[in-house]
Amino acid sequence: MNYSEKIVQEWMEFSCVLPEPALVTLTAIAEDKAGVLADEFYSIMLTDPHASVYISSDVVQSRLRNSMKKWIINTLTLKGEALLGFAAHQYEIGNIHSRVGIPASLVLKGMRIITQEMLTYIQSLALEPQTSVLMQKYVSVSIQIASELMTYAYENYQLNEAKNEESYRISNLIDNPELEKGKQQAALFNWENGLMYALVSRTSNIQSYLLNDSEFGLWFRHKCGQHFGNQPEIAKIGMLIEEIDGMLQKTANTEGSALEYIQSLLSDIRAKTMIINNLFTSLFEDATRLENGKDALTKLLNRRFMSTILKHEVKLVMENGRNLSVVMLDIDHFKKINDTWGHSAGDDVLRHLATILTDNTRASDYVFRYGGEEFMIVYLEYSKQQTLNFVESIREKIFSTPCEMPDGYKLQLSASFGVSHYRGHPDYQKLVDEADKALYEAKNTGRNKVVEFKA
Ligand SMILES: Nc1nc2c(ncn2[C@@H]2O[C@H](COP(=O)(O)OP(=O)(O)OP(=O)(O)O)[C@@H](O)[C@H]2O)c(=O)[nH]1
Repeated sequence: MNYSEKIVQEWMEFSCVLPEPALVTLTAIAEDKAGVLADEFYSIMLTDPHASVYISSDVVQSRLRNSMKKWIINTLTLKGEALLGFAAHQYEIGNIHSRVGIPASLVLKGMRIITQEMLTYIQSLALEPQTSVLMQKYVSVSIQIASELMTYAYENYQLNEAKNEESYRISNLIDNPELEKGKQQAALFNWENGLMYALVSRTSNIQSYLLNDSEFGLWFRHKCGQHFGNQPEIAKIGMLIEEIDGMLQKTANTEGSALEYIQSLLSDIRAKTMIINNLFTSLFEDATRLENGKDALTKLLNRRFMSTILKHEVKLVMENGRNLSVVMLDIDHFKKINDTWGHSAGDDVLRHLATILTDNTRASDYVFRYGGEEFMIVYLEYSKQQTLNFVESIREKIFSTPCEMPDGYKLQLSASFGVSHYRGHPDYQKLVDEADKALYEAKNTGRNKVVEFKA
């Protein structure tokens, strides 16, 4: 059970402590007071200059006010199993606050005010003292648990963001990843060759060939961790180095060893070295891909930086009131292209498509490689109709510009598109999800088409 599941469990247990008649009274109070409390909550949010940018529009306010009203009622009245879905929702709210950039401290302040107002109101009612105390405790703890879940999600989200930014920074610290990669690969193979020779010539001093003490081992120990942070490959390479050195230490002296023994030792070590080399290459591929935030294959923007960019653009749109559209597109039947022509030809198709996208968007628009054969375009300040026209022309361009395969065959391509437009919601993820839904519909209704998300 993870941390948030534990909180939910505790919440479910706690929610059953209030006797039924008291819960009925509390429900009536919550329903009666929720509107006023929601207004209070948003008046606090609006005092923060950063948060107010996101929540000052009428559309947002009326929508958020309703959600807040429901939140207050649900937090104070749901019990037992009924809390499960609602608890998960708290986690999502925390993520939204984090994405949108509403400070957690401000949300907690809002929660405190709601709690205080509720307690004052309950105290003013002519309730039996024990019921009143129980009810007050129930209100405080319930709001606190919901806040705890939100804050937990908020912190996790921020932590991941910080990690992304950190890896971006680190990747830019490596001056020339290609050169560094070549140098260290050569060092690894030098060590392997030296060891092979030593083993075959039955050297008496295998201890001086430990991988940890080699040039590669030293570089790995001192520099690799710093360059690549907590990437999983680092731990795996570290383990393999220990395993290889463990085997060498056990062998110690090969002067009298049988040829079969040496051969099997060599083949084990060779297998492990190959794995180290693959892991090491993939580390560097990531580093190269991260260079300047670009995807190495297509040179488009890397998806990892989508949140930083979209957060910024949504904020601008909220300030200037212009349009922002997100387009998700996916090459049709791409798997078949890979299966028929091979992975490397598939890569050529991806580059071909990336060129079409770059050539047919303005420098101010953003084009991301979103996943394998999925791309995302962020259009800024076009009207909705203009956006649709541009997307349609890109669809036609892809369909009418075949990609040349290795044997000269001209392969006709098509792609499906989902489009969503900014409608006042401060969370950029909503735009991405809506574009994704529209893309799903385009795929399911024939492909090679543009579908606009309809709310
Ligand atoms: N060549 C190449 N292939 C990739 C890359 N990334 C992902 N793929 C492949 O892209 C294919 C995607 O296949 P699917 O998700 O089934 O989609 P599809 O075949 O395009 O089918 P539809 O999207 O439904 O039209 C998989 O076979 C992946 O292996 C890459 O960087 N290069």
